Amino acid sequence: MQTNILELEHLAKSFGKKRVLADINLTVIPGEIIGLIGPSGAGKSTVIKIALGMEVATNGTAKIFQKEMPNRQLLSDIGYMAQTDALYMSLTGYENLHFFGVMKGLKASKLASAIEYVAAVVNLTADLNRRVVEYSGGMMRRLSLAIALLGDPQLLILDEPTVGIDPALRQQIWAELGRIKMTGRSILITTHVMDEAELVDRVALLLDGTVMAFDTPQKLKQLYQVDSVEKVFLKAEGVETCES
Ligand SMILES: Nc1ncnc2c1ncn2[C@@H]1O[C@H](COP(=O)(O)OP(=O)(O)OP(=O)(O)O)[C@@H](O)[C@H]1O
Repeated sequence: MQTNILELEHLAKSFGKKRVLADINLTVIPGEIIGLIGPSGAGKSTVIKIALGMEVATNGTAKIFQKEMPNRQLLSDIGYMAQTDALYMSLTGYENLHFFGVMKGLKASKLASAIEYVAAVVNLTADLNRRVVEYSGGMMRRLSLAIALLGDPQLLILDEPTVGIDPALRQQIWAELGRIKMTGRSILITTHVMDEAELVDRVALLLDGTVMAFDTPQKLKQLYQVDSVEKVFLKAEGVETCES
């Protein structure tokens, strides 16, 4: 039987009277990239925060590595990149990476090479000794991604990691995500970039508080009889597309 790295069952969440999530069911298995897509405000970040134990669900359960969340002990094996950067602005990029590496429990003997590796992936090697306050928005996103990658975690949860990142580097980052997946690690990623949704193993389409479709990009395109995930998304939302 396949082990689930992440498993969400019947998640519901309301903020006051506003119901954001009604019934979310989602699994991530080893060695796959899951793309979570949905319109702005659909609740993608809320799903992620509940999965990580940062928000409390109104109903349902979230398990990571088959243990119910929240569970602080698991956090060192999860790389999380939030939508807003949580960086120390007065420190350099290197110092940020060093701090978070120590927090993640990386051994001193491995930390320098780990920092060197993740900095190269996001193309920040030349800027590591500059203070983050001098970074552009895109550079901050890249530093946040590098922090998430530190320590080679079993599970990566990335909330819009490529916002503000130029196309060439975006390609480089997706190549790295592909390599990470090939080592059996799992990735849950939210994105607004529909080209990226074509690159994942399975797409979860979040709409009206539920995962209304969850399958490979290929199968979803067949099901909706369209030729791109973008059109699947539009059709699911009830927007007319050329094929419909
Ligand atoms: N702490 C909170 N208190 C009240 N409402 C919240 C809170 N967090 C999120 N919401 C609301 O829940 C809804 C879903 O928000 P969420 O950030 O999860 O959506 P999203 O799909 O990630 O959106 P986007 O694609 O724009 O990032 C929104 O209407 C938002 O205003």
